[in-house]
Amino acid sequence: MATCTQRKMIVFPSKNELSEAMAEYTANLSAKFCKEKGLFTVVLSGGDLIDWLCKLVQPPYLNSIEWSKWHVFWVDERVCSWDDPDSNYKLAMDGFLSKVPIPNKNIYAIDKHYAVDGNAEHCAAVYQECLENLVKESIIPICSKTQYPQFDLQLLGMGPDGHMASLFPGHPQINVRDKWVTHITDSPKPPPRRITFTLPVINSASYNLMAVCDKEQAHAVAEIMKHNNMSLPSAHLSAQVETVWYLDQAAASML
Ligand SMILES: O=C(O)[C@H](O)[C@@H](O)[C@H](O)[C@H](O)COP(=O)(O)O
Repeated sequence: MATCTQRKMIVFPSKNELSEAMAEYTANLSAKFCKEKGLFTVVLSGGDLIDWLCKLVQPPYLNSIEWSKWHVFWVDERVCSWDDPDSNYKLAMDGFLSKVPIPNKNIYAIDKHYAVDGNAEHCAAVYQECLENLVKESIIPICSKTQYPQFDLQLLGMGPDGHMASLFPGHPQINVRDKWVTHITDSPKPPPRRITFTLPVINSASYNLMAVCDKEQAHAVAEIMKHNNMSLPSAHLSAQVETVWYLDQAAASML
């Protein structure tokens, strides 16, 4: 897929500064979209990212963000119960969402019952149906350029193998274009069963922020930034308005 926007990269001295900047970036976009459209659609991933969102639940953001206008989604989710330690929903709830007044009805988790059944394909179809309904309700627009749903901001992380969401190198999900949400049953990162947005949906977002810390990711960061190694799924990340990579020193150490 062609890169729609230039990739911007900022290296921060530490995770703390990266966290600060991520909170400011998110808060600014929240203010912009709440003013323009009366709501803000935010897509979360799992992993360490949730820890780095800690600044958002502190002053000045805690009381200045219009939380009631947020609509929250997951770019990928593990197919397990909501209270399973593997659940990205649980991770975000415990570390972030339970601390801010976002209406429960605006938090779009994987279907509770189907997730327990463990049928990843069905969970993906049901999550896509949820998105389709929100398109009908005009909560999520369709991107006029790509014809896929267009979220305002996605906050993403990357694994040491260069995966983003649950799009893993050497796995076919990266090529899926006829769905908005697909599934995987043999994820190399446990747990094996997951659902994930497809690449065209990820790249239809207005803003994509990829946050990467630690030296385990340094090699993949260098492969993408220096060698444009397109076998790594994260190398395909783009956005309709802006794609930013926030790195700490360790993640940038091989650049
Ligand atoms: O469900 C997941 O596993 C995540 O959504 C995943 O895509 C994550 O963002 C990266 O693997 C980075 O994870 P870490 O921040 O834990 O390295």
